[in-house]
Amino acid sequence: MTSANIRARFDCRFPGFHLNVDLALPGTGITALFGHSGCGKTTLLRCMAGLQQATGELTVFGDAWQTAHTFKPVHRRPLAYVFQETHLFPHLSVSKNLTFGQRRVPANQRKIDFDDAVAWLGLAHLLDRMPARLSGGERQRVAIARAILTSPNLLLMDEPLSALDQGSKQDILPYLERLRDHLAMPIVYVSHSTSEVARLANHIVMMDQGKVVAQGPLQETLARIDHPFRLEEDAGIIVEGRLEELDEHWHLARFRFDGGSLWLRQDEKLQPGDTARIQVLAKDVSIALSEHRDQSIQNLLEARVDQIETDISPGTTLVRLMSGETPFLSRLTSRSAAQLALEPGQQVWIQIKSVALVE
Ligand SMILES: Nc1ncnc2c1ncn2[C@@H]1O[C@H](COP(=O)(O)OP(=O)(O)OP(=O)(O)O)[C@@H](O)[C@H]1O
Repeated sequence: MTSANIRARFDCRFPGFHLNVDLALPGTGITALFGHSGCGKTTLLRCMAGLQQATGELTVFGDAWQTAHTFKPVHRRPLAYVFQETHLFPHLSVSKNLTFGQRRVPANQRKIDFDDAVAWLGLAHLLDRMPARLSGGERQRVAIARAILTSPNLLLMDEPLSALDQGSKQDILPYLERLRDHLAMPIVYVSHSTSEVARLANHIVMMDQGKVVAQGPLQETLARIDHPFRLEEDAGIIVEGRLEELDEHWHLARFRFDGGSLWLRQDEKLQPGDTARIQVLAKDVSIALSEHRDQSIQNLLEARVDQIETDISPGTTLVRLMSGETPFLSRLTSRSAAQLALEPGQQVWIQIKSVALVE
């Protein structure tokens, strides 16, 4: 907790709603604020921006934006905010919209180069366009570039893709990944989309009814057995690794991670050597006491039972397993778990029905 570059504590009440959070966030990468509609994600982001008054404290890279006695107004906080709907100046070209953002910062304090922002967000061919002639996704890319050109210490994004159609969402994700990997500044990103979080986040803050129910590095936190989202259909873990080889005949690709390897359906966008994230849902992982090769599931891994939580909902048991250093979750009926007599420390085989590349 002490190594966090951003410390935030807020307490804020509306009729029927109480936000009460204590956060320790890293100074780089994307932190996802994740939770169902109404859990308080936007309110928390607005508290960080100084747009919502709350009691509490906020320190960003040692700079106190709010203490028990002081409150920096939003215009004195070095932050940028990207909303669901973009607010570009309609009478200015893309290029002029971008320089407008950049000019707010004296030249010697600019941390982001104009050409870098244009390249990261793929805007070179759009610089002379007027906003009215941009697609929704392009407009959002311009809004993001304009935001980072103000050289903020913190970038806040509130569901930046939610106003876009599915195709435009998919198109913009690689740009956000590029920002995540190139920008030194931390991004706090509100989302209720599991797939966006799986693809983009390094760190996650899970929220429920105004409270933080789990927070930490993405992979580690998703693999916890005790957070409330573990009951949902799309609960599962994320594994980072590398594509190792292709099996052209069967259209499969071998994905290597710390703990073993898995076969994935081949994807033309990825070549051997490329890094990738995969998602394995708890409902797609079953457990066997021995290595059964006489069945249809191709992906078998040796693993050790780590934790068991019986009856997370009636008749359902969740098991956390370690394959090397990589955790997996398996959701099974409590009857199966009892029949297998699982115990922490036991060596078993996990059978993975489906492995999805996160894209
Ligand atoms: N200014 C306000 N006055 C009164 N209640 C508010 C105000 N702003 C938010 N709320 C309430 O606070 C709760 C949290 O809202 P918030 O918008 O932060 O949730 P959220 O997690 O961002 O939701 P969504 O994903 O739907 O945007 C909701 O019950 C909302 O109705």
